[in-house]
Amino acid sequence: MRYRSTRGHAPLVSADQALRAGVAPDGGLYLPQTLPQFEPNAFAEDQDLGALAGRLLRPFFADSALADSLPGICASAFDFPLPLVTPDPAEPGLQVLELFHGPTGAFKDFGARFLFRAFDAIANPDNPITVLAATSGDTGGAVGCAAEGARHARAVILFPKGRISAFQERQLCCWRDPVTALRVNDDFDACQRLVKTAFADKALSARHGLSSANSISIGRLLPQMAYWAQASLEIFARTGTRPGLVVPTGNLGNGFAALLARACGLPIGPVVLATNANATLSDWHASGQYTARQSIATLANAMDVGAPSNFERLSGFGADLVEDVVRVDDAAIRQRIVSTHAASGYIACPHTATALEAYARMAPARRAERVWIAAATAHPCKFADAVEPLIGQRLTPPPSLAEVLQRPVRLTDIAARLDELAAQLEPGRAG
Ligand SMILES: N[C@@H](CCOP(=O)(O)O)C(=O)O
Repeated sequence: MRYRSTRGHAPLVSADQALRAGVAPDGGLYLPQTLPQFEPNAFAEDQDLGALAGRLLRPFFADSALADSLPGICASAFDFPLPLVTPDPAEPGLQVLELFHGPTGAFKDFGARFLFRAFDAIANPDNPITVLAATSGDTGGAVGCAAEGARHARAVILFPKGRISAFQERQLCCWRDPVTALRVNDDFDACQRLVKTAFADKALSARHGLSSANSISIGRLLPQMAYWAQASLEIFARTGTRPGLVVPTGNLGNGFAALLARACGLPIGPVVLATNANATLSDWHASGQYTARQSIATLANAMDVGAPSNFERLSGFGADLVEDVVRVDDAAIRQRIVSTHAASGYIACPHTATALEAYARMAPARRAERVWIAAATAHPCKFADAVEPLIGQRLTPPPSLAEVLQRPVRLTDIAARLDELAAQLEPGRAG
């Protein structure tokens, strides 16, 4: 399999080169040159998500150094539960795919765990990788956790000061070597721009072997197709109809992974994106005009993105593939957390609540056409400060989240400037 840049001014590369580089040399994002096609029954023998992921990803890594180790990487990366639950028995057509049972309580665990196992397999001590990850809350925790103890890749995590929950900040800053947390005195988009500026600096990039663990890396998106595949196959087998998906959306990686899985033949119906008050995608869908803008802070902070990276992939791939974009402001997020809990006892994080609200706003006839799967992208305990007062109940964190609070915190403050980031990458500073 070869990978091409969305901008078309970079050579085709192998999977390993695409993973190592993170972004293409022309500043574009990598996409597979062709897409394999699967029949739903191709996965009939797969017993679990790891086995399904190994089969799904095989063609994407056919000529890669990972080819032989792929099944093992998938089995160990995806060794946690992936429940598809019915939050309200009175509404069986709504299923929630809980993507937050990994070690850091967010869907980012799937991609981050895959990617760091892959980095350790394709890098070596003479050619190590420095992974830069910009985070608005959840990616950084997953990357730090996946990178802790990595042999040939270190992680440098950039997060926006004052824009994430107290728990998220602890979770970003609690990992041991080779992980470094940098608190940037700006918003998420500034962190993301800074990372992209670092990639564009050829000398800096070559000196440190820079790569990405954000969804700009195709190595983050490909493994994320696996859970969409598993859930849609389950509903298709049960109902004979392709389920619709409702995907909470910030940088558009999760939504794009769903579209990619559908383009590979997985039985996925319409894809609806749910955003918070950040209106870049909803305005684009309504008007056809894409205008990136400054992000605004919301309760669903991991989705506080004003310039979604994967729009670049989506626009070339077929923007009309998105059925709808539903914008949900903080008041509606709060209400949805309250009403969901009151109706069924189900506890949603603010991001998950955007998807539940988008589903609730669909016309009844459209809801009734098929089963809809809403993604639950983060554990509500990560947002206990917001959720507990709304439901009038204390949340009990699972052990892996509780453990974060016992760990020492390490972080460095920087301004959103390349020279400050570059200084942190020097030996003896980061990792
Ligand atoms: N939602 C993110 C922002 C970065 O998104 P990514 O999917 O491109 O890593 C976060 O939680 O940090």
